[in-house]
Amino acid sequence: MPAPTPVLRVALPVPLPRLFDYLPPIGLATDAIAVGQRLQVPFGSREACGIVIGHGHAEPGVELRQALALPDPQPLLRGELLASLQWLAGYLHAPLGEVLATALPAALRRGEPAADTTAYGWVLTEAGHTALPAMRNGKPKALATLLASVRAEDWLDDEVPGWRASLRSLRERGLVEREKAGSESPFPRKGDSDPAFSLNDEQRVAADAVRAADGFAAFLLDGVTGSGKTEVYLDAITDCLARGKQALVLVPEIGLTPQALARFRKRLGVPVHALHSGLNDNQRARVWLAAARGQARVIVGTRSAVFVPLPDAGLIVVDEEHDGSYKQFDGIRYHARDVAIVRARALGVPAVLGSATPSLESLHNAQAGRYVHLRLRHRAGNARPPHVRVLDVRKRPLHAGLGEDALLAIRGALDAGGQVLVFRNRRGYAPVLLCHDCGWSAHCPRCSTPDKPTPMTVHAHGRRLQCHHCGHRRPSPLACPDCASLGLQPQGNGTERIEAELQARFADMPVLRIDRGSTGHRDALQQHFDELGAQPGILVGTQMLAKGHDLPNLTLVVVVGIDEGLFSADFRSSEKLAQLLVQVAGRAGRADKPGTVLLQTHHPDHPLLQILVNGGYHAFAEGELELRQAAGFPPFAHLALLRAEARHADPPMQFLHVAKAAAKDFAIEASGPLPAPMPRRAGYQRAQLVLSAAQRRDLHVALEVVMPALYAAPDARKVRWSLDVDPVELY
Ligand SMILES: Nc1ncnc2c1ncn2[C@@H]1O[C@H](COP(=O)(O)OP(=O)(O)OP(=O)(O)O)[C@@H](O)[C@H]1O
Ligand SMILES: [Zn+2]
Repeated sequence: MPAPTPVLRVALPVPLPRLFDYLPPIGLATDAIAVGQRLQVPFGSREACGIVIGHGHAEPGVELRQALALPDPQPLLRGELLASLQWLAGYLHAPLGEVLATALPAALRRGEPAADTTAYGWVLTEAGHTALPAMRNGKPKALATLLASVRAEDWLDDEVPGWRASLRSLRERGLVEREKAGSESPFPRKGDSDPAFSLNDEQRVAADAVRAADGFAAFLLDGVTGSGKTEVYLDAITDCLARGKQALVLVPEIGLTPQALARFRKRLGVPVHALHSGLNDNQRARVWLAAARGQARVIVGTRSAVFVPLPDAGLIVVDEEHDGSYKQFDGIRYHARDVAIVRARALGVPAVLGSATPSLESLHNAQAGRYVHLRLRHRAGNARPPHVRVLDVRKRPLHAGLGEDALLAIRGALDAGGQVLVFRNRRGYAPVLLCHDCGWSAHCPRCSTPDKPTPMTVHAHGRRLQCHHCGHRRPSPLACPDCASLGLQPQGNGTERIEAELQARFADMPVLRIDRGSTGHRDALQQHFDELGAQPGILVGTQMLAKGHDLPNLTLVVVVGIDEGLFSADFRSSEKLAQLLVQVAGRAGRADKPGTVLLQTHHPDHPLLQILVNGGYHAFAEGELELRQAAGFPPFAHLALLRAEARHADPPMQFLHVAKAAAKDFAIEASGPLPAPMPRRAGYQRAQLVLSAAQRRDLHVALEVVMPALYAAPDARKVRWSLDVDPVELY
């Protein structure tokens, strides 16, 4: 019998829960190729880039294909990161190849070569030092002055606009030379540091606890808005750098503004590598690789940055750990906060989760002793907690949703030289377009909920309609399609309409609207803030405005139109609303001037508002945890949500029945299959099955059996389906 053929086991980014065997590329032996290396292979009629996971022997009778190329001399994924990703694939019951592809930056995932990431700097030559005193004033001289000591190119990119043009003339005269940074000694960012605050007592206790951690420990830094959590992170990062280690900081999508980055850069004195959706693929790949090579010492990034390699790891921070943007909502549905904890444990380093409104999961973990609970109960510096008042607007006249008390308060705050934030979590001009004569209203032709069709939101001052569920758009009709009346009226208020109302009433003041419609990307948000500066003015916006921002002159926050949120059905909706309200309230009075928060409502006695106003977030959270426990919801139960959709309603239901049948012998509960809370979206009929277990282990034991049954189900190809482990929302 001939000896079995050695093969490479490869994970490919395809939605199949298996590895694929390949022969090595021509001229290479299997054992010359290491686990974690990328491998370019033929797959069907196309090419794919996979990751080698192991070595094995060909199974008899299986036709083998030869790999095409080995893009890198070294493994790209290795050690802890590869092991954590393998664990994650198991936990999410997702194909390993897809998980690995999610972790890699797009350029590397596509098989592009791994770029050089050596950092360079510029410094004066001997001749430069000699020439400097006699140089004429101007940009080249200013640059030459800076280059008296070496400056990194990335520092110059950040701090000296147009430096490359000035450099050219210095270089032609032989006054400067380029220098390479060693991987262990990145160029210091001297001369631009901000002095640290001296930490207050609460901050000191928290910072010392983190510094004292020896190996893995998870900390919940539970500090009220404006308590100076960032200072505690900075202290921990400084300590981590002093020990020669790398630090990873995760921030919410909207939190990574140039302002926030500048704060880190100024304080840490080393290059801070940002990783977010505003970068192009090449930039993202370079940061990832610089981390892998130990050149990047501090990485600050959004969700997917949780997958950067950390060969010298020392610390992982998750800021605003409750934030919804940490959960990926399609493809590989990971939660970056949870992955951060898993990695910190595997790396043997401390993890710090910070928030003023911790998720109930994290609070529960702290109460159970799994996380060290660090509290900051007071605002830092001279700032006092904002004064919160509920405004009952029943039977009161409203102007674009604003009551007269609120308008008076806005006028008062502006007259006193302060800034005002008007918060309304609804984009567009109005949520509904209604015919005043016959009752017709505009709804989306592609979406619906059980009791009614989905209204389309009015945009562009009434000229356009848009569905916020599927994105469908069309011009507003000029007359009612049912009765031909011209009496079409926008009903209710979105941020656009509130902006228009405030512009009319406060014509002498800047009124800036901040929502996804007006502010597509992070720099635009910062530009809005810069435009306003410290002068009096009004910001109108959605939840984009709610968190993380530090506007010292903001003295009044008005919250309008929260009432629909009070009666939402999802088990997490109260938690999310409470977090949103506390975060948005926390924007007021963050510096020396006191802040006021007005909550306008038709339900002043609603228990959620009462407990938040009188007891604060922690009182709310305690009550909510009791409700969750009584109802058997997370964090007291563990859920997995199977979703399926198709053009017709039957195949998704049949498919989910297969799952339910496969799950029946296990210690888990299956609810459904049922039509999804929004049973039709973008023309697809949607159904879901919720699997729930009191013990996490039981859920996973069941999924081990359910998932193979689903891949094998005859209906699997007729539906689009997905599994969401630890779903954040049940729709
Ligand atoms: N020890 C300190 N002394 C004086 N001022 C401080 C101190 N620590 C922080 N501050 C200031 O207090 C303000 C709030 O700090 P920071 O933004 O870190 O708060 P936070 O806890 O992250 O708040 P939030 O959760 O609301 O975003 C900042 O302007 C910061 O400069
Ligand atoms: Zn729609």
